[in-house]
Amino acid sequence: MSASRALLSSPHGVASRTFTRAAPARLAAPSIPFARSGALRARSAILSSPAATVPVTSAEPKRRISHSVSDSAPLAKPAVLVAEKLGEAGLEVLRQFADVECAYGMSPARGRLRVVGRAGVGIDNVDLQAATEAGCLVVNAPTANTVAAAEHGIALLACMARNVSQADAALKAGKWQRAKYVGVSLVGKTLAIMGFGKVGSEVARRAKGLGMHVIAHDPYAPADKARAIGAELVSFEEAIAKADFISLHMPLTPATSKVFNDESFGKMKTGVRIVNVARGGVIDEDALVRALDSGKVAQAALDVFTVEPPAKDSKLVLHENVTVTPHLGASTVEAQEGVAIEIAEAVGGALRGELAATAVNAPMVPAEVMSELAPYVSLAEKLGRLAVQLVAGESGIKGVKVVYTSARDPDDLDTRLLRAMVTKGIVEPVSSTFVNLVNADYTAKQRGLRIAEERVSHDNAAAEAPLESIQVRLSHVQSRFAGAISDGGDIVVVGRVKYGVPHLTVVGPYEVDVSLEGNLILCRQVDQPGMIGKVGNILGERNVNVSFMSVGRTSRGKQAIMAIGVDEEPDKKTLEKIGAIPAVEEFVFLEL
Ligand SMILES: NC(=O)C1=CN([C@@H]2O[C@H](COP(=O)(O)OP(=O)(O)OC[C@H]3O[C@@H](n4cnc5c(N)ncnc54)[C@H](O)[C@@H]3O)[C@@H](O)[C@H]2O)C=CC1
Ligand SMILES: O=C(O)C(=O)COP(=O)(O)O
Repeated sequence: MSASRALLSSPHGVASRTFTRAAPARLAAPSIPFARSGALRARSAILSSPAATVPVTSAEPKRRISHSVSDSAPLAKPAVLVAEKLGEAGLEVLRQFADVECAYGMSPARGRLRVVGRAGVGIDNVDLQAATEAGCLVVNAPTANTVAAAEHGIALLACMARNVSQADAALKAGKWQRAKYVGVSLVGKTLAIMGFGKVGSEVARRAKGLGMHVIAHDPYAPADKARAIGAELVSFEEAIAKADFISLHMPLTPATSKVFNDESFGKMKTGVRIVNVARGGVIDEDALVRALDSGKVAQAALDVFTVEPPAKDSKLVLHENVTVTPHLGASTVEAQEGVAIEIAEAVGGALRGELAATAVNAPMVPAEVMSELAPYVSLAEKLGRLAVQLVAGESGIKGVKVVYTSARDPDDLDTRLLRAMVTKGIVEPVSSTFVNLVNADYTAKQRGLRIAEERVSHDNAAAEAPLESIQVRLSHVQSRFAGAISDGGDIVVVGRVKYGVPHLTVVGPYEVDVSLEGNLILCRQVDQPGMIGKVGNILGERNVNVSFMSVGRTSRGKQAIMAIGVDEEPDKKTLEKIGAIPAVEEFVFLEL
């Protein structure tokens, strides 16, 4: 067994962090050096990988946590290095399945990582591309701090409107300034929520309770969700032009970087008030200082900054009309505990090979869909493995076609997972590349594998299963088992899930039915009595347990194939004996 490692880190002020790829080890993961120079507090990220080492370098390490895992003996627990502080509840979860070491304030570290866990929402400190290329899964904890962030947004909104922090500081300095700190009311004012995701929608809900008129801008949010909360989705221009208050809840992406700049401030109402608990980088901070100085923006309340912590002499932080907190959005006892557990469980699941619902760089599939698709995921991989083992010759595989037959509306079937698993099945048996959901598409592209997909409607309204069958077709290749070649000259295998177990149901032109467990012997022979007995005897004599056996033929007395599932791998002699049966024309042993 290979070693497992994991690393946790948190996101703030780490946009400049880079992952550098180390020379990939054979059959191994890339390595991720995780460098940080000022590790303070943080939320989490976990990396673990047997197959790759991904270097993670942090040029600007501020607050974060990292956990990493080191090599372990066969069957040993994975090792998790917690590089930044994580809640005790999360550590307890990690200790149940891993050897956990807490080492805060680490200098650059390297490890062969399988998973990076980030104990929070923002993953802007993770170089997703490097991790993806390395096949390193990145998971986050996207839900446990939502309410905390929303509550902090509301706290800042109210504090700002009523000058709470300024008045507090003045009073502590001995100044009783009632006239100076007259505030503005929230009721009846228009609040524009920019980014109507988890946090934004919770802020909207609460602002409605405060009697505010809520509008929202989010190009990707469903209008009905906004309507249900009583918020109207509008364009960016309309949102910023109509708002008395603007609250930012979008992620930091190339598209949102500095979208609040001189130009957009210019389009706002004079006297607008802005709250930011999302990411500092969505605001051009110099432009905000100018807008505050000119009075265009009356006040700002900021929890996040482009660089964290901001410079001590930051004009923005020191501005009289600005209220600041040091990235406290997720900092409640409840959220920290929730996030620690959420990320520890996500990392544990990922290390056990479960499909991660919170994967950031792999197909995101809701948990219900995932459990429904699980046997098909296994089927897809096994069909890929089978198909590639049937290939002969040097021509290489170029075109792969995957056909999904389903009674469901094609739009209801998200095939990214299945496609990734077919790729894994096709690539892994014939290469030293470690393929997972994260790097499957990338790997296919690198290897020049064109994977086409087709969905075929199967008119069976009563069908409850998400899929009737999956066909994997390798175009224009030679096979070492001629029986697997369909009429069109392609290698074709088809499978379906029966009682939750993947089955092989078609090989080339032959229908069979054999459960895809253990290993498989395919045998082509002349259709005649006694064949099953002969082969069964040979295997029995050699103590090879047959788990399934199925015969398919094109027509009586012509050719037939036998598909035999075996628990153990028969030795060479046994296979030769099968091949020596006079009616057997060809046979092949396949590992599933
Ligand atoms: N201050 C803090 O401690 C915390 C900060 N955050 C930050 O808050 C932000 C939101 O977090 P969640 O609501 O959990 O994320 P989310 O992913 O649920 O919501 C983000 C929303 O922004 C939308 N969006 C994307 N591009 C946009 C654009 N160009 N314009 C408008 N909307 C756009 C998305 O469609 C999505 O609905 C993130 O940046 C996250 O890192 C989250 C938790 C705590
Ligand atoms: O989850 C997020 O994106 C946050 O900003 C929370 O950050 P933190 O976990 O407090 O370092």
